[in-house]
Amino acid sequence: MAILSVNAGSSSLKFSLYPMVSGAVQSQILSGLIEGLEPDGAPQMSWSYQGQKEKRVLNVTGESVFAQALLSLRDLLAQLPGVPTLSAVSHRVVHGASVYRASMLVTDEALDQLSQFNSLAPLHQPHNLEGIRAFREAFVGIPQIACFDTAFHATLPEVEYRFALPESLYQQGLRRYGFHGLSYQYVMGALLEYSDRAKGRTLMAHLGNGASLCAARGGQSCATTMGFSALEGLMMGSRTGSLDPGVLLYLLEHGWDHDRLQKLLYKQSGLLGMSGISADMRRLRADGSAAAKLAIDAFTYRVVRESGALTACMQGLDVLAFSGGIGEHDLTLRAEVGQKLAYLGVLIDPELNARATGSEVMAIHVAASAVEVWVVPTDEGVVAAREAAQLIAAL
Ligand SMILES: Nc1ncnc2c1ncn2[C@@H]1O[C@H](COP(=O)(O)OP(=O)(O)O)[C@@H](O)[C@H]1O
Ligand SMILES: CC(=O)OP(=O)(O)O
Ligand SMILES: [Mg+2]
Repeated sequence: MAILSVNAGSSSLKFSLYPMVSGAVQSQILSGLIEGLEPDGAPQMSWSYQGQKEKRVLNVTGESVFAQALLSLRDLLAQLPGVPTLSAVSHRVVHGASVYRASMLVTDEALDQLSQFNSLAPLHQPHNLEGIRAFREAFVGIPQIACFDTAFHATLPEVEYRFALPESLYQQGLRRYGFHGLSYQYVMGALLEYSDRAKGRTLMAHLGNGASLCAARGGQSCATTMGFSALEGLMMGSRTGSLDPGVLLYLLEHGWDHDRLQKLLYKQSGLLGMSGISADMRRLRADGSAAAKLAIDAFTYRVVRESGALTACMQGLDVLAFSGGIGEHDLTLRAEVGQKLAYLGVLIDPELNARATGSEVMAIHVAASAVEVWVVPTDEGVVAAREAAQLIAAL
């Protein structure tokens, strides 16, 4: 038997397959990506199975490209030699709000309730749920499990999760939730395995297309930079991060409507908006223009600034960890953040830093560093698979 983990985004779907032996999740044997599902996109599926990489153009068109693409995935699973039978599909779902604090078997009722959180994460939630609906049709009879990005932050203290808003608005659900929980669960687990000090005050940086920081004490989230939606906190690929709400009032007064503001906040800002070039850190590093440099400097600056804030919440720092596409691969960013956190006792070894390429968990601090610094390649898929394994064992 095996568990398929999926992460459905706006135009792509990432998947990975984990065999199970005696109920325990093993290393993944298949990972892949279906992309180009946006209108006018060029749908294709690429995958790596037992070390072999392949790619297939998907001949899917019309309204239901997503559902059709899933049928291609189902065919692929049937065609590849030695693929175990699926016992569950486990989905990353970005928003569980206050209602869903733990992973769960998806029911019709839950799908309805989860869709009420669509506007809290418009870039993610509708696609996550569309993914679940399509999988339920394409993989009939196989349990579909939802794992929430918000769940890891169920331990946030009230002073952290409450906004300075009237109680009645809090009762309506206006509070901070935190995101990237599957990633933080993975990174925290890895750190606890590798380092005794991770039980203390740990700061995790998930720096990918979306980016956030999480402070954990005793392995539990106690502060995080993302709040009510996936907009708060750090600057991101195309999202603003924290922004003076006065800017929104100003734009509203100047005739901007909801859709235009949403597009600005989620899709036209961040590295892309500031540079006018790209949301991708690799392109900005290669570009070398003043605009690209400013965007990178502002991104780095915000990581440093918020790291200070979260360290203050924990009253000190024992372990710092980098993950996500930028955190795992961009050694210049790690070096600069390290230098600027030297006042906290962070001392990164340049050679170890250069050797950490995101393929394995690695410590990159010098022996004399007061703070341990780690690079942890994150794996949201395996966390979702482990959650599903636990749930189906109890069915
Ligand atoms: N070698 C690299 N150097 C710098 N940045 C990188 C590198 N590889 C990936 N990235 C950054 O990571 C981002 C993707 O991060 P990832 O965590 O994979 O994204 P997602 O949020 O889609 O899961 C890219 O947009 C790019 O900015
Ligand atoms: C919550 C979030 O921002 O997710 P991602 O980084 O996948 O966009
Ligand atoms: Mg991500």
